[in-house]
Amino acid sequence: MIAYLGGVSLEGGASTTATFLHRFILCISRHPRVQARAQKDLDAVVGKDRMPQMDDITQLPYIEAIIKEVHRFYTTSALAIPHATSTDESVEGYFIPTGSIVFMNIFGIYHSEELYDDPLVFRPERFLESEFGTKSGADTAGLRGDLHFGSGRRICPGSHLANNAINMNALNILWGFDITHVSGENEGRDLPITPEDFTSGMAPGPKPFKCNIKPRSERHAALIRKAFSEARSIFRMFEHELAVDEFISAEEE
Ligand code: HEM
Repeated sequence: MIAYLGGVSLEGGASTTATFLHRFILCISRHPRVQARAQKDLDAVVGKDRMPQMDDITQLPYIEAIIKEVHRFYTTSALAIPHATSTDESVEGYFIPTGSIVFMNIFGIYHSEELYDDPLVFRPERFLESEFGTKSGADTAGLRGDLHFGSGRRICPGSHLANNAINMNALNILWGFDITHVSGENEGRDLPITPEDFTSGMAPGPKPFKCNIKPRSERHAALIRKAFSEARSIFRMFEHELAVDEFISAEEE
């Protein structure tokens, strides 16, 4: 049972968080204006003498807005996991008998023109303008800020872990690196959104794309190397067969 629970958590947690970060990096690489605003906030709150910590996110509403917009724009699990009705139900005149398979169309809700202005435009600012990023006058009854984790009794049990991992990664990536689209063009206009642009599965990620990722300065790079070195013993437990040691020994020379 313990192995089963561990396996389910690993399965449910690894690809979802990883593909979210792929989508996050894709969005950032195509939106230099968004990246610049996030880094300006990070410089004011965190500065350049330390790396971000978990609590910093509470003082960085624009970065929270970016994360929410990536969840909305690139819904991780478009239809969640199929549910089934345990009783006869009636919704807006439709009879749904016991045992019907029901999908939650999260992508549909997150891209509804009734709820969002320009839903196919990536614009984190919408989440600073209203609680759910919705347009003025939208009927938000029943809407939640975390629909991307599903609904009801089978809602994602890993949402808190996922939020912590995503927040920490987003803070570190934006604090430490400049990410640019390789062509340097098409700002904000070419985020792929059709299914053909994505891998298949429950949590599709973007197909391989090119971008440049460079430390923002030698000062940032030095602090990242130091943090990496300090985490060495933890990495060792999990990644002893990977090339981490080569990186560290090169670092120590
Ligand atoms: C970006 C991160 C994640 C997203 C967007 C996400 C999203 C979802 C969604 C939409 C569902 C289906 C809920 C429903 O049908 O109502 C789900 C289920 C599930 N998730 Fe996540 N998830 C994420 C991360 C994680 C993590 C980190 C873990 C565990 C460590 C996890 C474990 C699970 C499990 C075990 C289920 C099945 C729950 C059940 O059927 O009772 N997820 N997730």
